[in-house]
Amino acid sequence: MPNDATAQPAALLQTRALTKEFRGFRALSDVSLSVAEGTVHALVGPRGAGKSTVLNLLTGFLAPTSGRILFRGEDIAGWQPEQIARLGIARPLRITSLVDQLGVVEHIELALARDPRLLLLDEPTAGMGREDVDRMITLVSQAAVGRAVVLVDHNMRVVRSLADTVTVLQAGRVLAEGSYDQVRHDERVIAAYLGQG
Ligand SMILES: Nc1ncnc2c1ncn2[C@@H]1O[C@H](COP(=O)(O)OP(=O)(O)OP(=O)(O)O)[C@@H](O)[C@H]1O
Repeated sequence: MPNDATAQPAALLQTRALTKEFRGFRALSDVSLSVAEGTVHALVGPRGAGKSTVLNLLTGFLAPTSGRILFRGEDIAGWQPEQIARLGIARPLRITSLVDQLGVVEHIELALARDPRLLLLDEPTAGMGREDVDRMITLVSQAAVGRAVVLVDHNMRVVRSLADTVTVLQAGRVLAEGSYDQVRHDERVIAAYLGQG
């Protein structure tokens, strides 16, 4: 197919019908995501929606019950965490140190992978004050350049500032996907959050 100016950037990571059951309980059902290089892809949703389960499947900490995880086109579903880390999928353990003077890349080199291509950030701004949140937003946007970031964060200011794409999960399923402005006006999304009380 010929390239044109409207072509989507290449997907670094895709999941296809990703499903995870815990002793018969379906925590995740048929979740298909596409994360393009150079972008921040946020996963949001009410408590128990399955966000952490997605991250745990992407790192290999959990194995999927079914479905595929394609990283640069290679199916890595069920791979061991060390193999996945060697591919350049990094989930920094101490997110707060991202804010330190070391900077994102050096910190991640210390933690995990020499040349991380995909960063998985699980609530990087949890417990932070406004100034540190602002610094984190800057660092994450810098870190996404030439890589990709999957971000879980309950702070909607962070999601709005950073996310190129937002996927809303509810009860293990994709409820909505689009830009922040698209999903925030989606009636199903509003209802899902209201239902949380
Ligand atoms: N190891 C496990 N064994 C059994 N059930 C689990 C396990 N891990 C997660 N679950 C269940 O799977 C569902 C999704 O959980 P998950 O932690 O992925 O949600 P989440 O969206 O990250 O929630 P939160 O915003 O509260 O962190 C929940 O119902 C949770 O209780």
